[in-house]
Amino acid sequence: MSDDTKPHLHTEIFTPGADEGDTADGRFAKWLNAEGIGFHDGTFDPEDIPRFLTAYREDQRVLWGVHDPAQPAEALGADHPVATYGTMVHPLNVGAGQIDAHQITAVTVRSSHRRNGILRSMMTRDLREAKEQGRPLAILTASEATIYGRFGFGCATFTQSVEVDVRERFEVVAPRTGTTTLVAKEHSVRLAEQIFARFQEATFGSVARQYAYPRRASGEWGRERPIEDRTVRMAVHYDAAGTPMGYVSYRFAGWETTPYTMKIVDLVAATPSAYLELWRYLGSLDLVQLITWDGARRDDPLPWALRDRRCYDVKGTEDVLWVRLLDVPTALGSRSYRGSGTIVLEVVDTLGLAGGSYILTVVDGVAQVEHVEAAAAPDATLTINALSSLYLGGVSASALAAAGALDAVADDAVELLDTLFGRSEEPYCITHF
Ligand SMILES: CC(=O)SCCNC(=O)CCNC(=O)[C@H](O)C(C)(C)COP(=O)(O)OP(=O)(O)OC[C@H]1O[C@@H](n2cnc3c(N)ncnc32)[C@H](O)[C@@H]1OP(=O)(O)O
Repeated sequence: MSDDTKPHLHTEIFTPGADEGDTADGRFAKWLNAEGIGFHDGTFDPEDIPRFLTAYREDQRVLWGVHDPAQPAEALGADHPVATYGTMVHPLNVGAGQIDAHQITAVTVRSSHRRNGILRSMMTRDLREAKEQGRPLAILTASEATIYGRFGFGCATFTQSVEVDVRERFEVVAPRTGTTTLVAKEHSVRLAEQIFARFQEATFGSVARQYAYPRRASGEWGRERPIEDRTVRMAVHYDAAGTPMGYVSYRFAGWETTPYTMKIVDLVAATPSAYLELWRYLGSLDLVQLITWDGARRDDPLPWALRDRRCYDVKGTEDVLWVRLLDVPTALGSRSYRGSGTIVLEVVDTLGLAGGSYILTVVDGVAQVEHVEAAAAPDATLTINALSSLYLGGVSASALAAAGALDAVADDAVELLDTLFGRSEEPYCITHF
């Protein structure tokens, strides 16, 4: 901005570098506090700004602030953004490899300025520029499910909130492997980084994590502030060869909470056996009756490994990644598939970024994609949102067709899409941003 409809607003876009100021009245602190207004956070402690700045630099975030100089004298000054927007790039595991995903985060518009098209203006510009820069897709995690469909995003991965009763009846019956033990604080960040890297390599749908994650997992940073949280402990699982393959960090809910509850802060397992061993460990914590976690797979193997599967209670399902394909041939061509087949897709994109007809040819799981000017007879027609939801296999083509979000012209189109895009495991992302 500025544009014709909002000529008095201007947008500043900056990447905090080595010379960015870290004082409470500096540009970065004002941007951070403007974002905090949107998410109802308190004003950040000036002491914390340098650590947040380090994190944002390491993440190589690009920060947008929209400024309005025409404000009443008593309002926050024009150097405090009325809207924020942030981007960064991290790899997304799509099976055949990792592709650079354009991440969108920190989207806020102050109440005094909402519903004037500020978000629309930032997002349409950003998506267009991301496409021009060659990003195959954009991703975000959404505060509300009603905002981003209009920009071509589709909900793509999910997690479950679970409560596990770990009293006497809890027992993991799978054979025991390796060892699991508490680790000393000084090793936790490095171990969390190492283990997550193994998990990222092995997990379809996962996005690499930003700087703050291993610090929060280790307790070096707290939930709210980048200062030590002494209530967090971390246990690591080492496989039979002594390689760290999983960690769980956790915090006790306090003696006033009954049943006595341990909350999982973060659990990352690079292999199924590391996952079960971490649960065996959690089940061995004395004086604890319940474990709570909001990051379980929807297709969690844990209940199948328990003597009493009714120890495991699903409390809810949350959407995590929303995907928006920007370059259909590159995005589809980078993913691995099941089986073989050819299908012509007609993709409708109201933003004009990725629409058109595409021929997807898969041979033994490897795809080639061709953008064709006009396909005489598409096998299926769908919006860019529906294709973006289908992309990671978190929803089936059958479900989309039944919901009216995919129009199959050819008889076997839905079955073929189910075969090609389907996966034996759900996509799984435990990175929020
Ligand atoms: C990736 C992330 O960061 S998720 C976090 C999103 N941010 C938040 O939830 C913080 C609180 N909310 C806000 O700051 C603002 O309300 C925002 C950012 C969600 C919307 O900003 P605005 O500038 O008001 O949006 P804008 O005026 O550009 O609206 C564009 C369209 O989205 C619609 N829209 C905007 N917000 C919402 C919403 N919360 N729910 C449903 N529709 C919405 C508008 O009605 C408009 O629709 P139209 O295209 O049919 O006309």
